Amino acid sequence: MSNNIKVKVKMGMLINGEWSEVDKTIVNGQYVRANSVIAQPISDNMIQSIADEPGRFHLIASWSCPWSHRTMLVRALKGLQDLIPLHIAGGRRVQGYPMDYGELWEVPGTTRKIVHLHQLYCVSDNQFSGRVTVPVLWDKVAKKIISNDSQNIMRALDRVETESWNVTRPESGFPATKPGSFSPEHLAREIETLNQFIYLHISNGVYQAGFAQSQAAYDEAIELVFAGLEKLEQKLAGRRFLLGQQITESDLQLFPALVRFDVVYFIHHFCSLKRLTDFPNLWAYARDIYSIPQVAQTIDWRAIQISNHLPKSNDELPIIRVMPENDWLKPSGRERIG
Ligand SMILES: N[C@@H](CCC(=O)N[C@@H](CS)C(=O)NCC(=O)O)C(=O)O
Repeated sequence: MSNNIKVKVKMGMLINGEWSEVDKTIVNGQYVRANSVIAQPISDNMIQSIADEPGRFHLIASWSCPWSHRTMLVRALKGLQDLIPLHIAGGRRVQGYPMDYGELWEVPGTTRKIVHLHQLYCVSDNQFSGRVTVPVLWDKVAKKIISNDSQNIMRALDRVETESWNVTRPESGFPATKPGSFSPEHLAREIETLNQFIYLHISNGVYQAGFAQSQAAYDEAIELVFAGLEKLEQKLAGRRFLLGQQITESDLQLFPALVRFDVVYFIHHFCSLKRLTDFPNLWAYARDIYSIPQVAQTIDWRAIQISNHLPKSNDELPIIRVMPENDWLKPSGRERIG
């Protein structure tokens, strides 16, 4: 196939600090996710400062975004809400994500008021080139984006040491008693392998299906997604969480995709061979994680649903398609699994 670039979902990006409507995400019919640009691991000093200087670091995230959701989960489960304020990017996309639903939003640590997320990237670096994505960890003292990589942000938040661990249900498999407990040293290799599997088959796979511009690219993506779900379904037959009795980073990377599967990926990304509720183990596992009180606080169902229905102009009203309701509150019964 020639270099035939056809773009269905135009996203736009920054080039040398200027917003441009070019879209470089589709290559030969296939969606190619750009790597995070500000992706160096967050230093130990910085992690220490998160604990020592409440309110210095701000998390900018979107309710609809699964990558943001991962970081919101760690923030909530670790009880870091008072240390790291949360700001929501969301609303109708005009030049990418708006901040605060298109209202003027003051950049923490400055008097600058902005409308678009890309303006925050330019406050950080006025020559920034790359995709303008959420989540973002913002340092109001340095007036810089510390990271726009969800995995690095998750890891940094997991390692923050505070005295106020927010453990309300230790029996929930939620081991937040020590820094780094979502990726314990002895499981590091398995977590890395599993994270890559989840990314390839599920978290990124669903985007490859949804954004595919050719039958071949779509077929390949669907195969990846459902082979991945089947494998995870089997894995969860004999164990409560992906790596045993304790929730790890891998569970927190998978969960946001499961939350969105039936209401977003099944309908809008054409991942319609099966629903989440057709996988008994995965569905019960997702409800088990959902039953931890802090987890439900990280989900805004309406924002997740509406994000794919946002109209192009202010005068149109979105028409929201409905699905049979999934009963997320039904007890999972998985505490008994060893
Ligand atoms: N590598 C990033 C990916 C984040 C990402 O793709 N976020 C989406 C929202 S769900 C986004 O901001 N997309 C805008 C774009 O690509 O222009 C991460 O893991 O943090």
